[in-house]
Amino acid sequence: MSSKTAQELALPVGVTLDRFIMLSQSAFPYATGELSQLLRDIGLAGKIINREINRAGLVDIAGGNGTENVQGENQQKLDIVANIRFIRALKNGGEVCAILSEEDEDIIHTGNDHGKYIVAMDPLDGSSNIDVNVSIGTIFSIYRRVTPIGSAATMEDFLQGGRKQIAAGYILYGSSTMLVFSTGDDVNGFTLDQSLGEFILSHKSIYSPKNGTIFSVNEGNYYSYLPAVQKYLDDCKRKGFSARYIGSLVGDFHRNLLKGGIYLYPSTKKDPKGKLRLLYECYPLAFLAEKSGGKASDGFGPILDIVPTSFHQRSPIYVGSETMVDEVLKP
Ligand SMILES: O=P(O)(O)OC[C@H]1O[C@](O)(COP(=O)(O)O)[C@@H](O)[C@@H]1O
Ligand SMILES: [Mg+2]
Ligand SMILES: [Mg+2]
Repeated sequence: MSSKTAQELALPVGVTLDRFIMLSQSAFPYATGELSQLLRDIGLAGKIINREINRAGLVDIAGGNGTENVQGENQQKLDIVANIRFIRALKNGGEVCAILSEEDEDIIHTGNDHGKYIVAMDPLDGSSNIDVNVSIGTIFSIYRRVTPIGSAATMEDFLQGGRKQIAAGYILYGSSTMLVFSTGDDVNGFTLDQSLGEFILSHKSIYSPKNGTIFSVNEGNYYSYLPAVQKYLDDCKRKGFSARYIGSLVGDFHRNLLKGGIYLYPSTKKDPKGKLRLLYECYPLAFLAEKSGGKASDGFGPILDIVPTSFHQRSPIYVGSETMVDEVLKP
């Protein structure tokens, strides 16, 4: 959308998401407004899911749903609710022709075949934390479709590769609710003012510290990590770094983005290809990491350079402050 950063556009902290989108778009003469509308639709979906999460314990949407998703994971009721709400908001918005979701095996065609965009999403990230009131999130990745407008989207649209993302972001449902995204330039964060029901620019042009002293990893898997990863973790401890891991990728990523740090989900004996999903977890966060001065690797090269082959493929991931990612990759 905009070829200018929030800084260059002199967009003040405190501006609403709507106004931010409008002003950013005005800096790009050829913008036609569809991506702007799509970002608004995502903001709306975020508010709706935020409301559902806040009252989950009061109404019967806490706990397991008794169903499994394509990954063989037990779906939580809120996984389903978030999935339905997000799909509905994108359908009603009219800009998205198709969606790929962690909770559905195949492409969801929205019926908006004239929509220019496709979205890959993790409707509810950090499912193991849903019922225990720990931060959870939603992750999204946006592409321009490559198949003809008016036709049904196909696999080709979703397997374009991470560098073809035109926007990506997440919504963090934590002590406050935040929407953080980039449309290719800088990364900006908006905090939901619950009383106004508005996302307000609170974190402008976020830049990830080059180095950090926080490492986020499931230490419970320590003995099933490769020796090089074990050595890296031992070094972090010898250096007195802080171990911080809440088990919600969005929450761990967000902390490290602001404070400096690294999140690792390496391959394990149980998940030799890694646990996290390339299209709707690794790619979008790698996009944000790179746009904010950080790095994201699968241990062999940049996450964004991985050529995708299937919708729900997994990848090891090392993401965060540049120096820390370089350190873990050192031979
Ligand atoms: O329990 P583990 O193995 O440490 O895995 C935790 C990781 O898995 C996830 O929960 C996977 O995401 P979902 O909750 O969307 O399936 C991440 O948010 C988190 O970082
Ligand atoms: Mg997830
Ligand atoms: Mg999920």
